[in-house]
Amino acid sequence: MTDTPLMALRGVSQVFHTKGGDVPAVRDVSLEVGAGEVLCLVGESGCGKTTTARIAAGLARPSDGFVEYNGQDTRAMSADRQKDFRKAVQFVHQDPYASLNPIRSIFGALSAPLRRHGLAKSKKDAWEQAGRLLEQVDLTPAENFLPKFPHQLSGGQRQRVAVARSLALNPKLIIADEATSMLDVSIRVGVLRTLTKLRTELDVGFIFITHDLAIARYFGTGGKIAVMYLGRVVEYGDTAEVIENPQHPYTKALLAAVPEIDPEHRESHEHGLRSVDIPSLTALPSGCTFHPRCPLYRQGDCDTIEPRLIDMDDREVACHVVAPDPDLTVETEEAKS
Ligand SMILES: Nc1ncnc2c1ncn2[C@@H]1O[C@H](COP(=O)(O)OP(=O)(O)OP(=O)(O)O)[C@@H](O)[C@H]1O
Repeated sequence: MTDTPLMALRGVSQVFHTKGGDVPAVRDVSLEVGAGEVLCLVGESGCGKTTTARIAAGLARPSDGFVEYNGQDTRAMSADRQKDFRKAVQFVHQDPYASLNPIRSIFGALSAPLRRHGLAKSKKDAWEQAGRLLEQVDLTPAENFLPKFPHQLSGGQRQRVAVARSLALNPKLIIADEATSMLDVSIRVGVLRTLTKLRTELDVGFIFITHDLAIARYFGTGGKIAVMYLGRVVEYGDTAEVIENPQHPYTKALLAAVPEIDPEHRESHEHGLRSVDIPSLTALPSGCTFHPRCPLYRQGDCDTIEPRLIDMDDREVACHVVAPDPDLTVETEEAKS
C-alpha cells in the first residue's frame, strides 16, 4: 500500500499477566487498512482477534508496538486528535444485547453520542438524526423503532441498532467483532447485506472479525484478509485470492473445516492435521507454533525457528516449507561453506 493507510498496526504485541503465567495473546502483528477498505481477521477461537481489534480501536494499550491513524502514532496524538480518533473509529460488539443499555430506549441509545459530541442541537434534531441512522441500517419506519427498548427487538434488529449507533459520529472505520455470529443464519445474511451497503455508500472502512471463512469471503471480497494463529498472522493477502488459493497449511485446514454440504466433495475437504488440539498460549511450541499440527512439518527449521511473514507474489506467508525465508537459506549455505 503506497498511500498512508487509514489505520496501521505496527509490530503490536499483547501479553496478559495471569496467575497461570504470561499469556502472549498477540505477537508482533503488523496490519494496514485503507480508507473505505475492509480487512478481515480470521482464525480459531483464542487466536487473538479480539485483542488485536481492541488495540486497533484504542480500547487497550499494547505491551509492545503501536497503532497509527492517518499516519500518526496514536500515542503521540494531542488530546483533540485523540478525540477525533475515538469518534472516527467505532467498535461493534458480538453481543448487541450486552452493549445496549436495557433501560434506555433506542432513541436514547442513538441520541446519547449525538448529544455528547454536540451533533444534535435539540431533542427534535436528535430524533430526526436518530431516525436517519435507523434508516441507514434498514430499520424502517424509524418512528416505530425509536421509542422501543432493546428487549422489544429481535437479535438482528438489536445488532442493526448497535451498527446505527456506531454510525452516529460519522466514523471512518468500524471494527466489527463477530458482529453477526450470534444471529440466525437467515438474519445474518440480512445484516451482512446492510453492512456491505454501508461500506459502499458511506465509504467506511472495516476491520471485520470472524471465525467463519464463508462470512469473510462474503463480506471481505475486494479487501484483505489476515489469518491468525496463536497470536500471530500466518497469511495475509487479498481475501478472494487467499480463500480461493490458500498457501499456509493452517489456512488450508481452516478452509477444509468449512462444512461441505455436498457429500461427494466431503472427502477432499479433510484437513489433514497431525493433531486437532490447539496448544496453550502459556506453553507455546518451539519454532513454528503450528508445527505440532502441521501436515507439512519437517524436522529442522519448523521446530526450531519461528517463521516470519515472507512476501510471495500476491501475499505474505509465514511457513518454512511454503515460503522459505531467503535469509535462512543464505545462513544455511554460509554454514555449509
Ligand atoms: N484480559 C485478559 N486476561 C488474560 N487473558 C486474556 C485476556 N483477554 C484475552 N485473553 C486470552 O488471550 C487469548 C486471545 O484472546 P482473544 O479474545 O483475543 O481471542 P479471539 O481470537 O478473539 O477468540 P474468540 O473468538 O474466542 O473471542 C485467549 O487465550 C484469551 O483467553
